[in-house]
Amino acid sequence: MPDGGAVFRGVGHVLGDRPLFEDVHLDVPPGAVLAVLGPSGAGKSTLLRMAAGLVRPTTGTVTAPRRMGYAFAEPRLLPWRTALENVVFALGRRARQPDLERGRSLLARLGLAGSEGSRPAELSTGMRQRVSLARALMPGAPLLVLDEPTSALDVRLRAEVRTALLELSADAASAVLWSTHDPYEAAQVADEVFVLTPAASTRHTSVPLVPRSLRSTEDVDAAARAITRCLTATGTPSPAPSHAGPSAADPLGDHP
Ligand SMILES: Nc1ncnc2c1ncn2[C@@H]1O[C@H](COP(=O)(O)OP(=O)(O)OP(=O)(O)O)[C@@H](O)[C@H]1O
Repeated sequence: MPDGGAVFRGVGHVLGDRPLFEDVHLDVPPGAVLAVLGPSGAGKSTLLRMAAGLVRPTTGTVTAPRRMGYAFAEPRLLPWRTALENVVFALGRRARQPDLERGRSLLARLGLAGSEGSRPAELSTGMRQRVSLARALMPGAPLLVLDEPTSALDVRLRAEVRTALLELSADAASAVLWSTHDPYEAAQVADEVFVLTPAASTRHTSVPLVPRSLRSTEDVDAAARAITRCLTATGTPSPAPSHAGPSAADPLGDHP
């Protein structure tokens, strides 16, 4: 395995006698963002957990670096520690002054300047989610796993946090696994999109994207529509359209 990145080879998972997904092949190299989408219960979190070794695949192999930052779908903060203490806790050692400064800077970057000394019970749900994201970013690890990282945020914060996550993970050249229910978010942040398709099928598909550095607003809209079609299809993948049409890629109704 190269230093960084995650590789899935022929990965499948069976729950009881029900296959959740099968034959998943993915490469997430250092610096790349893979967005994972699918309806509730399709197995997004399961797939992410496999990268951390928290779930063993029924078939196939997952190779990932040992050092990683992981933001679970629920924040899982230590209630007796402050926001800053929760963030630096990710280092697994006694925090030194530069660690505290980095922790403060990450919290500030995620809009939490001034909340460093607050305990989780004193924070809103969205604030707790951002503390958990700062904790995942703290080690600057080669792999960053983000399970629905903006689900508890309002529209403005979602946009800001997305940008911060992309910049901070790029600084560390992390490979990023990012699950979301939002096709528009995936179309914005991802280098590759992986869709676990609806329940009765174990199919999955990738959605082609224009390279992120060249992606226009119209490309984002078009990709989001293609992702939405994959999510609502009965299993047949749709290619990404090459041009923008009327915007229909806003299932949450919260994008401009
Ligand atoms: N610890 C577990 N034991 C048994 N089944 C589990 C466990 N965790 C998840 N599952 C089952 O695995 C399936 C996939 O769950 P998973 O959380 O991966 O889906 P998801 O796509 O992330 O869903 P959501 O969008 O609702 O978060 C579901 O049917 C769920 O009930």
